Amino acid sequence: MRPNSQGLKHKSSHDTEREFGGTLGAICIPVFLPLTVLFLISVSRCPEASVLKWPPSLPSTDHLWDPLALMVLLGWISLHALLYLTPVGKVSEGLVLRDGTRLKYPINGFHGLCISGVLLLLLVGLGAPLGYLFELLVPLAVCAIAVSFLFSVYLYIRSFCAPSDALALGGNTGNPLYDFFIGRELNPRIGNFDLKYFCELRPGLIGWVVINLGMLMKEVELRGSPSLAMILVNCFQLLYVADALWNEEAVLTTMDIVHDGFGFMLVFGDLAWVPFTYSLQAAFLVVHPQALTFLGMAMLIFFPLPSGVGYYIFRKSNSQKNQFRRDPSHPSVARLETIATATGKRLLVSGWWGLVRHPNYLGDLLMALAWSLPCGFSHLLPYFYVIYFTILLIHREDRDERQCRAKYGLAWDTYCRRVPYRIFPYIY
Ligand SMILES: NC(=O)C1=CN([C@@H]2O[C@H](COP(=O)(O)OP(=O)(O)OC[C@H]3O[C@@H](n4cnc5c(N)ncnc54)[C@H](OP(=O)(O)O)[C@@H]3O)[C@@H](O)[C@H]2O)C=CC1
Ligand SMILES: CC(C)=CCC[C@@H](C)[C@H]1CC=C2C3=C(CC[C@@]21C)[C@@]1(C)CC[C@H](O)C(C)(C)[C@@H]1CC3
Repeated sequence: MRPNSQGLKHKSSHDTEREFGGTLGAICIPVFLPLTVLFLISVSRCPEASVLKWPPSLPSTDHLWDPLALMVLLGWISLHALLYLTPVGKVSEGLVLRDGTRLKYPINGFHGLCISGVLLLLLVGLGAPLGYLFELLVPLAVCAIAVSFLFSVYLYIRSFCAPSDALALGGNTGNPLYDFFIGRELNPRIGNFDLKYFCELRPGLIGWVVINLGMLMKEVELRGSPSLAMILVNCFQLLYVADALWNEEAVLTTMDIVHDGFGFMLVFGDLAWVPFTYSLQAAFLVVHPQALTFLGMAMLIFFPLPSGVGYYIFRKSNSQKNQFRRDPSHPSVARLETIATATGKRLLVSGWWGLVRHPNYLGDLLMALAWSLPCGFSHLLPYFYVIYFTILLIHREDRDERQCRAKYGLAWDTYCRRVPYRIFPYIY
């Protein structure tokens, strides 16, 4: 054990527990998840197919590759890299690193969203067939998967030139497969360009709303106007993405930025998984129009409720923790009850973080459920997101719990006794 600049003790990277099933997970996940993306897209566009069909349908090989898809993808990533470098908006500091320094990050993601929105509207105005994204979805996903693999190899190789303080604590086990998967370097940068922060919020997240819009345009091409279900799915998911970019600074205190290395899992998650699986509801609606039955209408009326409540809990709790970690004396958090930890940091035990130990996950899950409801109950596919997300967040909560127990020891146990439920009050 060696003390860091704040006097805290960290385990050396080589002793850290392996996550995601260790080496086996690191071999299976990069094979299985890209196939899952392609499988889900093909299910979403097959009118009769059932998710439970065996053998599963995968796109035929002649539909996998289209040079236009590669051009669109690289053009999109380059546009966002340029927008990232544009000197607009403020520059914010991340949390203190192990060497005592803080990195600087541009807070201009929302500008990026607005500018790409204007560019897209111009393109549509000029007659660009945005609905063609529906046909291009599979080759685009294939290119995003290929780019994720290549980029992760680059990140793995360059991590050997990084100083040891710049390595993530969990990603330096010496097992090449596992380290490639989990990520060795914490904040890989080219000059001031932070690769992890860039990928987390820009090309994939904004790409998701563009794909949604493409699906809406495809519906217009096919049926003359967009359906209510499609409009609702587009609006709420756009709100989620716009919110993430409006509150971009808050991402600097999330687990991914503070703790996790940048390896295949996050690269693939950011560039391929988010845009192509989070847009499945919109893709599904293109081929499975929802007739407005009585139940459907009741759902659509009910729809904004879990969505709005979920959004409120998600936003308020994330902002409260972010504000508290940045400035505990700020009037909005100064009066909340806290407990001290041996590290000098305090833990909130009242307010949102006194309700359950992860109120932000609770809000996010409520929103996820709400997004599926407009797609009806005829098919399991629109519910894929909420099922996957529940598993992801329960697993993530468990990882965070272990990290917090290692960081805060007895104080964390006290917190758990004061706030016994993890995500769902009185249930879990
Ligand atoms: N849409 C998607 O696909 C996904 C969305 N998300 C969302 O991202 C958001 C961020 O999630 P994530 O990064 O997982 O985790 P959190 O933002 O919840 O961060 C967890 C950290 O918060 C700090 N913390 C925990 N409890 C307390 C407390 N009582 N008082 C003060 N600080 C506390 C600890 O860090 P420390 O004490 O070191 O500051 C802990 O490690 C969530 O809203 C989640 O729903 C996440 C994953 C996927
Ligand atoms: C199955 C697989 C490959 C999982 C990788 C996990 C990633 C998909 C997610 C890990 C954390 C994420 C976050 C967001 C998107 C999904 C990933 C990358 C996020 C950017 C979504 C918008 C939110 O407002 C957020 C900024 C809080 C959030 C941060 C975490």
